Amino acid sequence: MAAALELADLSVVYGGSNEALDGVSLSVPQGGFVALLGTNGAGKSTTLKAISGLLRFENGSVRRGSIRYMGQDIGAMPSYRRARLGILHVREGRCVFPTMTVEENLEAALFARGRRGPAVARRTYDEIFHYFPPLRERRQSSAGYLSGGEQQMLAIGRALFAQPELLMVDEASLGLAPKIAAEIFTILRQINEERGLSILVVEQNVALALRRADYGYVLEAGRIVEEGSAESLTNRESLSKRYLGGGESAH
Ligand SMILES: Nc1ncnc2c1ncn2[C@@H]1O[C@H](COP(=O)(O)OP(=O)(O)OP(=O)(O)O)[C@@H](O)[C@H]1O
Repeated sequence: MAAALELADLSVVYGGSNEALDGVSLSVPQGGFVALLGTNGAGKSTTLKAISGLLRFENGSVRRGSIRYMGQDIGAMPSYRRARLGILHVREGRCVFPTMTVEENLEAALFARGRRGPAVARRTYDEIFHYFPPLRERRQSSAGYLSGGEQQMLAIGRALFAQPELLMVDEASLGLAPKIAAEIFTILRQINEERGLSILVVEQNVALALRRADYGYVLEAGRIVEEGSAESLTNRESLSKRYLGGGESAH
């Protein structure tokens, strides 16, 4: 399958010298579901910020390598233009507007694709509520009063409302009960299959992500150290020992 996104030899620094990524190469096929895995500080969020263009707001910059989306080099493009191309980034921490209602939060997403950008047919609320039924009952509630799981659903639903072509989700499971986190990953998979949407998730919960993704990359200290199909990674001994609770240390 052709690549929607391709990173080649990407190196990123913060503040001019603090290296966070060192030669990262990865690709997300069109309609693929890819997981970027690793522990705290490995560089996962930095990778997503480099792709969406948010790096420059944190004094980060690409030192080497390229970021191509649908064959086009987007590395120098401002973040709003990347969003207009359909690259939407759900940042870590359930970023919703707490004083706005669920519906108002969804509407806010339309700005991401730009009023003067390519004509984007609006998603209806019903399309979003189809994937996230709890939001339907809370549609007039302030987002600040939603549960953690509902806020994460709203953050993802809002990105979906803007008709993304590549959806990137940073740590969807963070701070959520295992059952809710699993539910969110099931929904992401459903969206991927039904909409043909390309998805790149960043996740510390390796087992959870590999249950739903097609392919995974493992990042350590800014470098990709393992990659493979979700099935092969799940069965790989090196990974099982470090991330999946297998191996001698788990006994
Ligand atoms: N805004 C920033 N300014 C300076 N250094 C940063 C900044 N953001 C991240 N870093 C550094 O870059 C490295 C990678 O961080 P990053 O947040 O990408 O890791 P991560 O894998 O997403 O971890 P986490 O799960 O904790 O978010 C770390 O050493 C971190 O301290």
